[in-house]
Amino acid sequence: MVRYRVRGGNALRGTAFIQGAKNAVLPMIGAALLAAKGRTVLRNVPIIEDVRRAVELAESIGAYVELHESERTLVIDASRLNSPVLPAEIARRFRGSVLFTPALLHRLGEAIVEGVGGCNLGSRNLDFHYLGYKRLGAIVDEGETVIHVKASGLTGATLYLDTPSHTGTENLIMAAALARGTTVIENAALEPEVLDVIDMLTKMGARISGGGTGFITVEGVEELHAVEHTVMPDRLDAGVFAMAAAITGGEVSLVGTGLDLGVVRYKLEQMGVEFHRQGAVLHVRCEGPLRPINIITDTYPGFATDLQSPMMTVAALADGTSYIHERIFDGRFALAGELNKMGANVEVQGSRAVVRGRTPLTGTQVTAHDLRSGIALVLAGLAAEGETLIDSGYLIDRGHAHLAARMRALGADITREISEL
Ligand SMILES: CC(=O)N[C@H]1[C@@H](OP(=O)(O)OP(=O)(O)OC[C@H]2O[C@@H](n3ccc(=O)[nH]c3=O)[C@H](O)[C@@H]2O)O[C@H](CO)[C@@H](O)[C@@H]1O
Ligand SMILES: C=C(OP(=O)(O)O)C(=O)O
Repeated sequence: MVRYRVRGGNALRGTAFIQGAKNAVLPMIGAALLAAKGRTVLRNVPIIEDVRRAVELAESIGAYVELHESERTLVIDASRLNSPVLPAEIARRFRGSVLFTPALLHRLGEAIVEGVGGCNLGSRNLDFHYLGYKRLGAIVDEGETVIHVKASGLTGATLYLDTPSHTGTENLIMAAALARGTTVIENAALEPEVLDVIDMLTKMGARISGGGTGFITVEGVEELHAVEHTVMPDRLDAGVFAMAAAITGGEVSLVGTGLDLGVVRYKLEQMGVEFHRQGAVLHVRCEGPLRPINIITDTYPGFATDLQSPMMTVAALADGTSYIHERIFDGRFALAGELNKMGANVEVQGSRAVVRGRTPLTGTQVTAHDLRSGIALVLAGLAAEGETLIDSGYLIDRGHAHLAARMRALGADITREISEL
């Protein structure tokens, strides 16, 4: 069992190195499996547990994979895929497993999905994925636990997503990339990670237009080839380090962000956090007290739901009442109870939370219920008095690489411990 131990009170100062994006690298591993020949190289790979699971899953279906950890590089050779089964014991441990289906359909004519994991956030449907495959000509047999998708060649069609699903858009683009003819995906996701995946697929030979507009057109091609691609920075990791600087009254330079933090930056600025970009480096600091905030989560370019929990911790440390409206997932407030154990005053009413700050936080034993509630508790621990123990730390490791080491380099008192169950 992985546990994080945090002793609060230190202001974070120094340079934080931002990892590559989890939500870009996972679909890219899925995309690499579409190439029937050659070796794909992915650079700036975050060394997180979800990537380790993706490597195991790729190997289980016959891919040859090298994970060079210190070089943050993956080499993937998918020329010998030999099994359509995404086995439950690996696939149920992370959400990204769903992104292997298009490659199996194209390469082996079927995919047997024994389960899909990911954070427990309430309902996480996959109907857009399966309806889309059906529209492209696949047969989808949805059993109680196992889903069997079969296709002897897909054909382009017009697809519509009720809401712009992130992995749904990526999966349907990958399915369409090697289909016969033209596919149009309406109400497609606009997230930067989706655009990075489109960039990689385009290098591989795919013909995709309209990325970032909500209407994507894919002209199917005969084959895709192996390429080298550098994974974009993780804007969620960057957001967390910016918040860590803010709540400890510190000053941190973010290296490797490459992109603007968008609405997260504006919201933190409204709270009193200062940002200053110097070329490729983004400086973050906060001296005065934090002001309260209202946030409404939304698909890009709205406020990312994955930063809603970390922001709840920041709100608990602000002087006044903050309001949070979660619009993407129907069960993403598991943090509230844990934060209240530390002295926060968070009241949840359906999809809304009211955070009454500032209440002093005191370290205690708490549990990560999902990746982002886990990292939000790490933030709370950094600002709390005394020692905070965060159980189920594996969930944090799913999405943040070398977290304790990167925070210790900034002066945080944090250790990652492994104990017997
Ligand atoms: C690996 C990965 O990239 N994970 C991200 C991805 O998850 P993921 O791609 O699973 O999230 P989606 O965008 O698909 O889901 C958003 C909402 O749409 C609903 N929905 C989705 C698909 C579908 O077929 N039917 C349906 O109803 C879901 O129940 C959910 O309420 O986007 C989420 C929303 O930004 C992020 O929190 C996750 O970090
Ligand atoms: C919800 C998340 O991830 P996943 O979709 O991989 O469960 C997340 O990264 O916060």
